[in-house]
Amino acid sequence: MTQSIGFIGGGNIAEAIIGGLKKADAQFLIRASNRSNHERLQHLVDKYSITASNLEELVENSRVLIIAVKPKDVLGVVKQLKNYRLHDKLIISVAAGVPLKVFYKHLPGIAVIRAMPNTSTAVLHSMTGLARGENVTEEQAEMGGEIFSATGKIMWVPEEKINALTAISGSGPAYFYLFAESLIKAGVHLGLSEEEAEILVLETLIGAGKMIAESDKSPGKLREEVTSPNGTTYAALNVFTDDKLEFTVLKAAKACAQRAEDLEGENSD
Ligand SMILES: NC(=O)C1=CN([C@@H]2O[C@H](COP(=O)(O)OP(=O)(O)OC[C@H]3O[C@@H](n4cnc5c(N)ncnc54)[C@H](OP(=O)(O)O)[C@@H]3O)[C@@H](O)[C@H]2O)C=CC1
Ligand SMILES: O=C(O)[C@@H]1CCC=N1
Repeated sequence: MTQSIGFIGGGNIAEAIIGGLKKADAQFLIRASNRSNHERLQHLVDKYSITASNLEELVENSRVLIIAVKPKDVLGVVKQLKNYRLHDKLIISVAAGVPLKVFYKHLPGIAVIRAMPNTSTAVLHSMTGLARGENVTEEQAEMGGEIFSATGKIMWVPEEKINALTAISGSGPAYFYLFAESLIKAGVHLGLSEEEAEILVLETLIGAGKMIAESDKSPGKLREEVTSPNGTTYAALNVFTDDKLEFTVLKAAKACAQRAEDLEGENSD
């Protein structure tokens, strides 16, 4: 069945989800609205053959409404949505740091799922966390699951875990991109051209990702297989250990989860 989805907000994550849904096997009828950036909306229309709509038309014609605006803008959108009949709609909020209780307060009785996808929805490899709101029916939960299963894998979690999940998979792609950027710089420092370093790093990252996906070995086992005793990898990994990479990663993940919690404090009215 063709599912009608309306995106409120047409920025980075909306584009990643729309791009993925357009590549997926299932049929989706997609509308999008944003605040004021007409060029941006036109880009989405031209690239993905979706329909640009105002909020009224979008709500009327979409069974699922995906709120994809910055956390600070969610309340404004929710207050606008109060003007519409939403009883047969499923709202999915992808905003970090906006708790379900905000929706319960302003849109009582309405079905809301909190989702935390990542930008790899664009290539159908997102890892999306989903927290089910109290008014969501079985059918609506399935519908929400199907949308994000079309663009990768999903994990249902209780809302209390969504900030931890954000710190791992929601923000996670950026950690790997940063590591790739650092390794490219290191390659240049060692005498490779930027182009050479980029090809070497990106292919290595893609290869390591495929090994993790396709072999039945853990990351730890795969690491051991690269590391000869007292060899070259061993020399490099010792530096990561001495410089406490594990501790740095933990500190970063904690900072991310804490920022999500702080946002919840700022966006709870
Ligand atoms: N980027 C990511 O990797 C992820 C982001 N998220 C969450 O998704 C949300 C959006 O992030 P992102 O896409 O990066 O942000 P962007 O800044 O790229 O996009 C925000 C969009 O919201 C629109 N907007 C703002 N106010 C309104 C409004 N009142 N009505 C309609 N549209 C509005 C903006 O329109 P205009 O340009 O016209 O102002 C813009 O299109 C955030 O809450 C974030 O936490 C979740 C997972 C991953
Ligand atoms: O950085 C952010 O706040 C958003 C949420 C998860 C990924 N990006």
